[in-house]
Amino acid sequence: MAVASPNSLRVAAAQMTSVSDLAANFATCSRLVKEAASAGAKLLCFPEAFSYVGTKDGDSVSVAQPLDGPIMNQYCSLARESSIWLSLGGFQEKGSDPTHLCNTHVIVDETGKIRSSYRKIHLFDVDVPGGRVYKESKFTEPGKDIVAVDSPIGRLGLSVCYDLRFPEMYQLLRFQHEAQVLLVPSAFTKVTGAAHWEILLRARAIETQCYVIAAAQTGKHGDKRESYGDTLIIDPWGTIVGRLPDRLSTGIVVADIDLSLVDSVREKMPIDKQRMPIDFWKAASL
Ligand SMILES: O=C(O)CNC(=O)[C@H](CS)NC(=O)CCC(=O)C(=O)O
Repeated sequence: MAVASPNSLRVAAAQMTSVSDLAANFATCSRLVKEAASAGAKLLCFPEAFSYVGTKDGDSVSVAQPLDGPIMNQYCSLARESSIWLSLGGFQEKGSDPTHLCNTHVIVDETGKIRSSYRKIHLFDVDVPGGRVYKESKFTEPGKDIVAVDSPIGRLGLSVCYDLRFPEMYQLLRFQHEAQVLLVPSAFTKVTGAAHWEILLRARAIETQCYVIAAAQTGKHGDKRESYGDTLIIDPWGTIVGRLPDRLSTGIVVADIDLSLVDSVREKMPIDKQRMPIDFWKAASL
């Protein structure tokens, strides 16, 4: 078993190709949890839609369950059995009416208890150039709250996939909610991922001076959908410290997080003190 050095906190991020079969995806996740635990990771992050990817738009509404339902309970047991924290990004949570779900990022601790959950705020209603048209809002209700939560690897700022394109949310996670590690579980499209994925993630890490952990779906989910992959772990200076390239399908990548690097980057480049208050910009734009 690998042993992490004394100051560092070992984390893992998973890459997988989820399909429209809850049991098959659970078996994959279960294997990856065991791998991460034996590598000494304290937290394993899964990608958006880890437990289910439908074959057509809106399919996932039919598998939506509340957070205290049997599917999430199973994943909580995995955390408890391997004594590891889990980031379960993009769970199909039952919505407030039968035609909608919430795309919910759930944080489970090593005893299997749900510590926090965040509902995706920015929905992917996009006509992908050279790709297809997505309309996530047709079957998803957006969240309203920004969420950060303490964990053994620092204060986690929660988000999901398309949120990545809206930097003001990450500014709030860093400067109002004091996040140290940003989690961005994703299922990026092949086209947009190739153009934007790495550069957006590194930009978020640099401008917030946070670690970023971005677990990704990869490969073909049936014959309609294909995800970009390239799971990344990035440090607060913007350096990539862990990567699972797109050509590698299912697996985990492990990295050691050092929170003193967060402190030293922030101390040497004190953007928290140098940035202008929102009132300055309101006046400046008159
Ligand atoms: O619905 C599911 O099964 C899982 N969810 C997704 O695939 C979501 C909503 S359709 N995808 C994205 O947000 C892609 C973002 C993206 O690719 C970009 O910002 O470029």
